[in-house]
Amino acid sequence: MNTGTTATRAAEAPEPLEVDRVTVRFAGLTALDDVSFTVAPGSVHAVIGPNGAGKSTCFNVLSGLHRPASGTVRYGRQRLTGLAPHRIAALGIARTFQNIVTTEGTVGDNLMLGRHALTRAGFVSSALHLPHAVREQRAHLARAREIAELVGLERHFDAPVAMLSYGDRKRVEMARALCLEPRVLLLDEPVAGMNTAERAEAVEVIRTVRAQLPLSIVLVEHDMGLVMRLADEVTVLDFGRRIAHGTPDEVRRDPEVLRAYLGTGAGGTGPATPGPGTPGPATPGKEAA
Ligand SMILES: Nc1ncnc2c1ncn2[C@@H]1O[C@H](COP(=O)(O)OP(=O)(O)OP(=O)(O)O)[C@@H](O)[C@H]1O
Repeated sequence: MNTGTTATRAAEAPEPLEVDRVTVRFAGLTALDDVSFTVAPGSVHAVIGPNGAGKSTCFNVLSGLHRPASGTVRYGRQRLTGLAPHRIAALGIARTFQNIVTTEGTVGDNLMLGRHALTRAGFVSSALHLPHAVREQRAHLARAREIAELVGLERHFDAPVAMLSYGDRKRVEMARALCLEPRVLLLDEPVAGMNTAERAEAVEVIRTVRAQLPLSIVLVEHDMGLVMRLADEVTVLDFGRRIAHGTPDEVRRDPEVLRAYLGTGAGGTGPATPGPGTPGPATPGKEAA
């Protein structure tokens, strides 16, 4: 990698991402209530919970879309709370979105958009094709191709995104986020809407990314099979509160978690099913096919 910012970040190991006593309120509703957890460097950390538990709100706090009423989020020593989303992204925290799937341009165009924040040459030098701008552009293109290869999109690099399958378009989303050279990758329901084969491939892609790149991954996902197979640690939310935390094995046996998902036992107030459009097992004790 030849670009300054990229080269600098490539040398950095991920740091802990610390969510400390975060509360988010919408009018009268407390969407997140004093929630804390830490994403260990290099780990895969899943945030799960029934519908309305606060998972998306949590992601929106991490990426700067929501400002909490109280509590802080830190990446290493850097406080993220209160920073605009583009500042948080520039610090190496990149996210994908659950429902936004790119349809414009080629795969390469989209990946180069992901490189934009790392581009140092200004608009004028790029437009005038000045030598340093051309060199930088070439380096970005080469890196975008490497990332396409990492996620299995290399043969589609010059293809219009609109021609790709849904599963491949979701890969483009992930690859675009990876083009930022993130130290933390936030994946919002990475397999939502995918068929079984696409989901199995997505699991492999996430494993490859984790093995090959120096980053931590935080994912929100309803597919419990995926969570159980990929996550090192799981934080479980219900009605905005953290009800459990631990390894996949620990949380799948936790009575509070079973109660929240199945609505059984004391209280029995938790929603029983995962979100709409999210095929796959609902309960944390079951694996996806
Ligand atoms: N912008 C908003 N304004 C008002 N209420 C909101 C807003 N965003 C979320 N909420 C509410 O906050 C609570 C938590 O929502 P959130 O979307 O974070 O849950 P979730 O766990 O992601 O749910 P799902 O699995 O259904 O996506 C819900 O009661 C939701 O209706």
